[in-house]
Amino acid sequence: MTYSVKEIFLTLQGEGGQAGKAAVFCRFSGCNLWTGREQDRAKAVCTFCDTDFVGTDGENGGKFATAEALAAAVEAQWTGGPDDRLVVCTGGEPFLQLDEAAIKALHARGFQIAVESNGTLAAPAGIDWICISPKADAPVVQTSGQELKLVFPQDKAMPERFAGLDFERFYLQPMDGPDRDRNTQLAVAYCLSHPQWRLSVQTHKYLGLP
Ligand SMILES: C[S@@+](CC[C@H](N)C(=O)[O-])C[C@H]1O[C@@H](n2cnc3c(N)ncnc32)[C@H](O)[C@@H]1O
Ligand SMILES: Nc1nc2[nH]cc(C(=O)O)c2c(=O)[nH]1
Ligand code: SF4
Ligand SMILES: [Mg+2]
Repeated sequence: MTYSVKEIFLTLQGEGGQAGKAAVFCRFSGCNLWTGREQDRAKAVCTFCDTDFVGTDGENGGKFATAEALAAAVEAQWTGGPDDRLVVCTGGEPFLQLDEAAIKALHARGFQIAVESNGTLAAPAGIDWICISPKADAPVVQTSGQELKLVFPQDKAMPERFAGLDFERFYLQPMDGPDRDRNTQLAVAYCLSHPQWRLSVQTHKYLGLP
């Protein structure tokens, strides 16, 4: 299959339980909860997205005809050695495109594979680190993984709704936008009184990293 990728870049994972870890980010184009066009945002299922995932025109983006070509483009960004390799597959919605062939090709090049997904599609087998970030108006199909990372606050998606799912860790990530500081304080307060939940700060945004 052909993979449409917005951008591929090396940075530190900024969020969640692997924050601070060097990783190649592979941002797949397209999402099932928003077209990515500003004129469609208000009527989208997911309205608060902080990301441009439209097209293939970003850094090292493009259409990759094979899983091998995609894995080679990911590996080309890695500046470390053969150990501790990590790729974070995100988007857009990575489960629209990430398949067994891509997983096999990335593993063959020594990468541990993490994903950032909205949870509306089932994960293919073989992923090493599944992060699911539910959206209020979208049913969660992928109900297990390493971390559940809820953007907070969302009307109709209170943490209680997800606290019983089969994840190793539970994070609240303050919704970025005009109310980020207030949302951060609300998330801190919730974590203090509900210690199952940890705060996930988007550290890359404070550090000026991509
Ligand atoms: C851009 S999404 C791509 C992956 C997938 N579509 C998803 O939603 O999980 C990557 C991460 O950023 C989070 N995110 C998106 N917009 C955000 C915002 N305005 N504030 C905080 N986190 C946000 C998502 O919830 C998700 O955890
Ligand atoms: N540094 C960095 N960490 C991230 N963690 C999740 C991200 C995403 O957009 O999926 C992201 C991102 O865009 N940049
Ligand atoms: S589901 Fe993820 S990529 Fe899609 S619009 Fe929402 S935050 Fe953005
Ligand atoms: Mg991001």
